[in-house]
Amino acid sequence: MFIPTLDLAGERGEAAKQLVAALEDPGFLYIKNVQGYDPDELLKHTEWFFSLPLDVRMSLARREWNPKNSNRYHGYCPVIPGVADYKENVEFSLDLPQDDPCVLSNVFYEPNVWLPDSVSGAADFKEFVLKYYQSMSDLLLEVAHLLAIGLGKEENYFDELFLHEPMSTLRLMHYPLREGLIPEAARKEGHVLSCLEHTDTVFVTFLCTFGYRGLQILEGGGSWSDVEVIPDCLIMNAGDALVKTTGRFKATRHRVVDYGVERFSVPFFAEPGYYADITQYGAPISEEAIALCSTDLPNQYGPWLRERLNQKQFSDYPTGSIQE
Ligand SMILES: O=C(O)CCC(=O)C(=O)O
Ligand SMILES: [Fe+2]
Repeated sequence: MFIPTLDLAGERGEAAKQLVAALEDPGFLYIKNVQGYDPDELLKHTEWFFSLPLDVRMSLARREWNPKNSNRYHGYCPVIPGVADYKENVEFSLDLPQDDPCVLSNVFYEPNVWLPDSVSGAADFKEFVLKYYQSMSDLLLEVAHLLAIGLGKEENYFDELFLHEPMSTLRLMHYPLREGLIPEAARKEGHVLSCLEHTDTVFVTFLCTFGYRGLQILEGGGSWSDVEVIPDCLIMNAGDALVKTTGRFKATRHRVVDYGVERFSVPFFAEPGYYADITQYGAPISEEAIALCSTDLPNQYGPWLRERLNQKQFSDYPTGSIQE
C-alpha cells in the first residue's frame, strides 16, 4: 500500500493539502523533518529502561500490576501472562505539579512516576523523556495547524482542544522474545501477532518504530499490508478522536506481527485536554465518523476516552482500572 510522506520543511499550503489527503486515505503517513526527533537517542533511552531489572521496572507498575503502588494510569505495564499481546510498556503524560487542581481530582492527570535518582541513569532518562514529550507536543500543534489550513479554516481552529492540559501520552514499548505457549488469539493468517489489531483511540499518533518491521495496516479490501520503515521519518496515523472531532478521516486498523526478533517502538498518543469538547468541529461525513458520532458517548474528551477504553477492552486497561 502506498503511504504518502509529509515534509514539514516544505511549503505549508502544500503540506496542509497532503496531510488532509493522507488522513482521508490511507489514514497513515510518514512525517519527515520533525524538529527534536532523534531516533538514535530515543532508542538508547528506550533500551536503557527495558534493560533495568524487572523489580526496578515493577516499582513503577500501575496499581493493576503492583498493588503496592497508587498510580493507576501512568507508569509501567509488564508482559501479562496468557494474554495474546506480548509487550511491556511504560507511559508518561504531561508533568503537572503535584498540587495542580487537575492532578488532585482526576486519574487521567495523576502524576508521572519516575525512578529515584539513586538508580544510575534515571535522571538522564527523565530529562530525555520530558524533552521528547515536549517535541511531540510541539509537533501536535504544528500538525493541528496544518490540518486546519488543509480544511480551509483559520490556522488556530483546533487549538482550543489542546490549550488546557492536553492528555497526550508517551509510551515506550518493548516486545521481548516470546516465551511459553502462544495463545490461539495471537495467531492470525499464518502469523503470530505481538500486538492485536486495533484502532488508536486518540486524536493522532506519532509512532517511531526505529528500524523494526512488523507494523501492518488493514487495507480497504480487507488484506494486511506492511508499513515499510523509512529512516528518520515518524509514522503518523489518525485515531478515533480525530474522526469524532472532525466528522471525517479514517482511524485505520493496525497490528504488529511477531517475526521472532525483539522489537522496540515508541508511540506518542496526541490527545486533547480532559474537558475539551470533541463534537463541535463538523458534522460527520465519513461512514466511520457517523458510527462513532451516533453513539451516546460523552462529548468531552476525557469521559469519552474512558468509555472508549472500557468498550475496547485493551489488555493493559482492564475494565474499571481507570474509573473515577
Ligand atoms: O509497536 C508498534 O509499532 C505499534 C504499536 C501500536 O499500534 C500501539 O501501541 O497503539
Ligand atoms: Fe496503535
